[in-house]
Amino acid sequence: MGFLKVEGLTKVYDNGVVALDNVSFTVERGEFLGVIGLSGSGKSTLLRCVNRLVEPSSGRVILDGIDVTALDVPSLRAERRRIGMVFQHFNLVKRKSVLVNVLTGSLARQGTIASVLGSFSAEDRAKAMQCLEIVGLADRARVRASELSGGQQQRVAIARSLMQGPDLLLADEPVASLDPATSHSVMDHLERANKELGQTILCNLHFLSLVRRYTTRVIALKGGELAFEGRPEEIDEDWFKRIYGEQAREVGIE
Ligand SMILES: Nc1ncnc2c1ncn2[C@@H]1O[C@H](COP(=O)(O)OP(=O)(O)OP(=O)(O)O)[C@@H](O)[C@H]1O
Repeated sequence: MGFLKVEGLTKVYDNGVVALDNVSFTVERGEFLGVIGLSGSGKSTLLRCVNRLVEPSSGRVILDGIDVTALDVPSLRAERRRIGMVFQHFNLVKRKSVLVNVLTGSLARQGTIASVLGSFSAEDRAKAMQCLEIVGLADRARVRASELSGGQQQRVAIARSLMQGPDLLLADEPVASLDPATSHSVMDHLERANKELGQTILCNLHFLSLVRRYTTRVIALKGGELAFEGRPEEIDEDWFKRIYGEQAREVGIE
């Protein structure tokens, strides 16, 4: 049991900041796990340790029985093909077209180096167009990524992740810079990836209303330590204050 097992994960940055302190939790296949906590509580560090964009100082990350923390570089690269990532700042190649950005999701899958459109197969191009249709951006395929709005860019990032077809998707504050309507549209796409494609999702979120609406389970970090683990509806006022502090007030996104 346990598709993703995080065991005693600790990250101490070079400057001495303890960003994660002995964090352990398990995620089952198909869960949509929300990760919450104050700014600086370690949420991004946690997501980045799962695919070793940040190297953990100690502890283990076990994905589907494979100890990710013990892999050498080539094996890690192969394993990362199963792990998608959607970042807060979109992480697109801005001067490339929307379609090419989505196609790079297939590079993660195939491990090939192809930087020009011509080197992608017709099959891949058709699939990339399908992924763009899912996020409602097929008509923008030829436009440069830099010409899209923030919300559209985030949807391109999701299309790229659909193209990759990961087993595990790490979404690091995917709606942090988006308006409420666009936030819901992006979250709806993540929900479909979860429910219809069976992707297991770990998603950092600032708004509890989104956590309640979209996630199946939640963990909270406080000062790098695990402060809560449970269902979204269990986060009552008491828990809210324990996670965010006595002075905190909930602000929503409708
Ligand atoms: N590269 C780094 N070098 C040194 N310290 C870092 C680095 N990255 C993050 N930190 C520190 O580690 C702690 C956790 O940061 P992290 O970005 O994981 O928090 P977060 O919960 O994702 O915050 P936010 O919600 O603001 O994005 C913070 O104190 C931060 O200053």
